[in-house]
Amino acid sequence: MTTAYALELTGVRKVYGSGDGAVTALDGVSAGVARGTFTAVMGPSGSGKSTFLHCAAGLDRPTSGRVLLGGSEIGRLKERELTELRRTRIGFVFQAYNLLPSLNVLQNITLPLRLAGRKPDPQWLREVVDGVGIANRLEHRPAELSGGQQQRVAIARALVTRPEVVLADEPTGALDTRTGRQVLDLLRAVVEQMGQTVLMVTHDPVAASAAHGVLFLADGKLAGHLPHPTPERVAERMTHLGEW
Ligand SMILES: Nc1ncnc2c1ncn2[C@@H]1O[C@H](COP(=O)(O)OP(=O)(O)OP(=O)(O)O)[C@@H](O)[C@H]1O
Repeated sequence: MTTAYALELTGVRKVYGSGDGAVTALDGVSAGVARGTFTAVMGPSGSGKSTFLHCAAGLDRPTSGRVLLGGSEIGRLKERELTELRRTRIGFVFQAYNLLPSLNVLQNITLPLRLAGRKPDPQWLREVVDGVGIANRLEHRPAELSGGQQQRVAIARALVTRPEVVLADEPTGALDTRTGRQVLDLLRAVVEQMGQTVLMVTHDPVAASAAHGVLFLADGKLAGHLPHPTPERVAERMTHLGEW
């Protein structure tokens, strides 16, 4: 089934614990991430950003509500099917890169395919490797690369399966401003030139402004959407939402 949304959350509630200790991390969130867009998620600490990402990735099961990935509901999948879905239909980019130190760059990039028992499509692999600008480092180990280069490798790894969506959790959090900017430009290019879909959680208004639009969360609820964000407008919205 095709849909305009790569990812769609409908009425997603997530309650951790029970009784007096229950915490409502997400309180009926409905949001769609259109295919071929770059979306940032922002909100004060504890507003539910990580929970949103985890529910989107099938790492957390919503207490109620639905999560659709490429039009299929993931809430009903068995654990094994979810693992397979995470391997092949979702790309992950983390703050700490999470590359395997004993594998070289090419092996790191193609690892999700090997885990899924699939062979790389040589043309796509070439496009991904060239796109992230790491073609001359394929034989190197992660420890021989700069932080920015390691994050480029992680982005290539996230793209190698041609996922439905790339989920990025503070992808520039460990990088200096200039390198962070380059990684954000790359994520934008991944969307605009390679036709991929990226959803990024960030605390940084500058990072958020690299996206096409920003979803704001506050107290587990959707608190607005800002198209064509600028750092100033994002920061202003965040100030209205309370403490960062
Ligand atoms: N496993 C858990 N068990 C209990 N409560 C949890 C759990 N995970 C998150 N929470 C609570 O749910 C709420 C939302 O947390 P979440 O981590 O999604 O927020 P966040 O916006 O990502 O915060 P931050 O910006 O500080 O990382 C918080 O009150 C948090 O304490």
